[in-house]
Amino acid sequence: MLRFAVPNKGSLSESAVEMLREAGYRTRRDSKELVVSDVDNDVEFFYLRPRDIAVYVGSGTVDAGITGRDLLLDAGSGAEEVMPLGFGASTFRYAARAGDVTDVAAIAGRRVATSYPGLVTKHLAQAGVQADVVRLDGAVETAITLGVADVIADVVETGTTLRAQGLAPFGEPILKSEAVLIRRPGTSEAQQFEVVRRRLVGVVTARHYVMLDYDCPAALVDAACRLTPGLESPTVSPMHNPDWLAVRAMVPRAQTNRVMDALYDLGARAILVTEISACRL
Ligand SMILES: Nc1ncnc2c1ncn2[C@@H]1O[C@H](COP(=O)(O)OP(=O)(O)OP(=O)(O)O)[C@@H](O)[C@H]1O
Ligand SMILES: O=P(O)(O)OC[C@H]1O[C@H](OP(=O)(O)OP(=O)(O)O)[C@H](O)[C@@H]1O
Ligand SMILES: [Mg+2]
Repeated sequence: MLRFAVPNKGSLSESAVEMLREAGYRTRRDSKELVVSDVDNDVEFFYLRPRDIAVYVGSGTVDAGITGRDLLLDAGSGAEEVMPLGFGASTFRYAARAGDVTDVAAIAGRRVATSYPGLVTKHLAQAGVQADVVRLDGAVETAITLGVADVIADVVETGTTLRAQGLAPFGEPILKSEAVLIRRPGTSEAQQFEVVRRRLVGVVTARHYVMLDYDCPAALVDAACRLTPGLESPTVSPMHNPDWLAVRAMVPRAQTNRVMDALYDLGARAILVTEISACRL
């Protein structure tokens, strides 16, 4: 059986579980369930702290899993990112009292509080900056108020937490993070892993695209197909009225309304959008 780690708590947990459910896997019924055997699919799911997942996968204790890119890099384990999963997006940034520290070089000689010491130590070394890294478990924004640090390095999603503490981010983001699928290179369960990967690609793609159907005057079908090229090629079917054709194509969700407007302007009618609930490409 493939051993697969799933975040049991925190920002990534609910979306990760939802994604696995959409991919057709058994998920836990309540939050106290820590191991779920999906015998039909030959996968055993371990619900673990997201911070620990990269460590388990890197050591080979479990074969693969879902965690944040920032947590993967912080762990510095042998696990590798296979693909981004399109949820749990955040940036990882330095911040300080507005105006106190305004670029990375100015961190030299100061104290930096973070829950991601691996990531920060590596980043400071790459920047050639010597500073004291203070490791905290959470609520690091308060470390400056409490006088434990001059600078923090933390996850920023909306920026609300920073603002509430009177802090401002500075420098380029250290990292853009999101939930990622990770694996141990050379895992012995390569075939089962490939099935999980393909299913997750299916879910990510299904979320990224919608299905567009429309009726098109036959004379305009080439122009319409240029607007909706689909993946391989759009499906064009005859209609009862020979002057019209029915066209069906996948369209990136973000472009749906723009494409519908352009099709309508061209002369297409009965333009319908439907959700794709699963796919294999
Ligand atoms: N608003 C957010 N706050 C914290 N982590 C976030 C946020 N949005 C996305 N993430 C990602 O979630 C992962 C951290 O999850 P983790 O469960 O360790 O912390 P958490 O979500 O802060 O939960 P908690 O602190 O309650 O345990 C990281 O990969 C981080 O980038
Ligand atoms: O930019 P924002 O939208 O404000 O989100 C980022 C904040 O959320 C997380 O904290 P969390 O609430 O998980 O507490 P923690 O620091 O104890 O982990 C994270 O550590 C930041 O503090
Ligand atoms: Mg947190």
